[in-house]
Amino acid sequence: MMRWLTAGESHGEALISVLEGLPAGVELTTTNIQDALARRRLGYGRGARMKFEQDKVRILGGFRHGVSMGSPVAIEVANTEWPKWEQVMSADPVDPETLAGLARNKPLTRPRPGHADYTGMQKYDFDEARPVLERASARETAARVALGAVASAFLNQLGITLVSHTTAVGTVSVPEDAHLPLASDVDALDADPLRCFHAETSAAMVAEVDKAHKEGETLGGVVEVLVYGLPAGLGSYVHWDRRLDSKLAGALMGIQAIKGVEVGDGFATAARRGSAAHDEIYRDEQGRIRRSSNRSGGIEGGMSTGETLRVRAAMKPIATVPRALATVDTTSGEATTAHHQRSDVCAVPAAGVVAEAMVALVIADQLTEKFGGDNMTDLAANLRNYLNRLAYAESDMGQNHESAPCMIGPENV
Ligand SMILES: Cc1cc2nc3c(=O)[nH]c(=O)nc-3n(C[C@H](O)[C@H](O)[C@H](O)COP(=O)(O)O)c2cc1C
Ligand SMILES: C=C(O[C@@H]1CC(C(=O)O)=C[C@@H](OP(=O)(O)O)[C@H]1O)C(=O)O
Repeated sequence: MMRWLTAGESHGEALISVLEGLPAGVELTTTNIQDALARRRLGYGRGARMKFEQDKVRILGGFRHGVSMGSPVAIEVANTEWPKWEQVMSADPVDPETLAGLARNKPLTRPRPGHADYTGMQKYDFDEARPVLERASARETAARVALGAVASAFLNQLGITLVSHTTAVGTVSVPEDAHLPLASDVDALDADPLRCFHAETSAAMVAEVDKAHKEGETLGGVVEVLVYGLPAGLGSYVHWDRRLDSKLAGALMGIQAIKGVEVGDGFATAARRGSAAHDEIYRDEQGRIRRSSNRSGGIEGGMSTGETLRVRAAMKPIATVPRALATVDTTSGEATTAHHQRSDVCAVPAAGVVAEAMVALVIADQLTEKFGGDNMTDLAANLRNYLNRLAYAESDMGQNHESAPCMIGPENV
């Protein structure tokens, strides 16, 4: 079982991520995490902060000489903007006169619609939105992507690969029959302005972002995460909270601004007739049991089927709209417009990278639950044994054997 937590504020000194339950024997370096964070900063439509800020990574625990030790992993992602915010965000008290003279410390009393600002002020008893937005900000997703890089390294070692891509920005979406990217297409995707795998659509998305920017607007969209090489049987049908689809939906909905999740064909399935909604089962020439389509997105009965896992997340448009939305000044009670300094026009490509990280964490957790979480040697052997049993059962079908033998026993290790 894996658990993960993050801490830190958007303009604080650093974000901290902790991952518990990573087996010993996972190979990873600081550069791997740094590369994953660089991917999150990509994407056409991101704001000024992405250009001047860097993510500075330090692995503080859990790894020795590039290999995990089975102990909790701790990662620091430093905010390079910190010097500008040191007094405004200081954990210790700061001289009130100094604070009063800082423009950056001006109380934020014009809460932004679509953000946590106002409800957060009510809930935590603040008279301005700064303490709310500092943690509600999607800056925190950097800490999750750092953890996702660790989970991905673990999965890659077991032959499981992930890729994410943008399928819609505003009203522009990739055609239904467009090819899905493979994990090996990741460099091409990262080189695309919108991390879209369909060149023509990507160009239309760029135009859509430019148009929105010119009109003082913002955009949302849809991202898709694909996982290749998953074994069948992760998750379970026995309880609601053990279902793989429920875990993935929770993890994806937990990303700031995500308002909908689809597994496989998702909402489109609801409009189909039963005969066109499911994936028929057949036996291929090698005697393996397969599905003739993958409308389910590789999950049936809350369990992975062994086909490609496919999940989507819908992101709402960025809430800090330059053409500022109506709000109320919470000091005067007067009608006004929401505060706005800078913001992304569209952060959909970044949300794809974050979604990929969340899916990697959920899959990694489920693998350790099913195959053991102490070390990679045992886990890989358990996985191999399980896959051998499934393969043997399929090859043995129709041969009148009652059950498949254990393939890794004392006699054949
Ligand atoms: C990668 C990423 C970047 C974001 N950048 C911004 C931004 O620059 N400005 C903004 O207003 N919202 C941005 N958001 C969205 C807000 O964080 C989000 O709308 C806000 O937390 C409220 O959404 P919620 O109601 O889903 O929590 C971003 C979200 C993500 C995932
Ligand atoms: C800093 C990041 O994203 C931030 C997410 C965000 C928000 O409201 O969610 C608002 C913006 O921050 P600021 O208000 O300081 O300009 C984004 O830049 C990041 O992704 O690293």
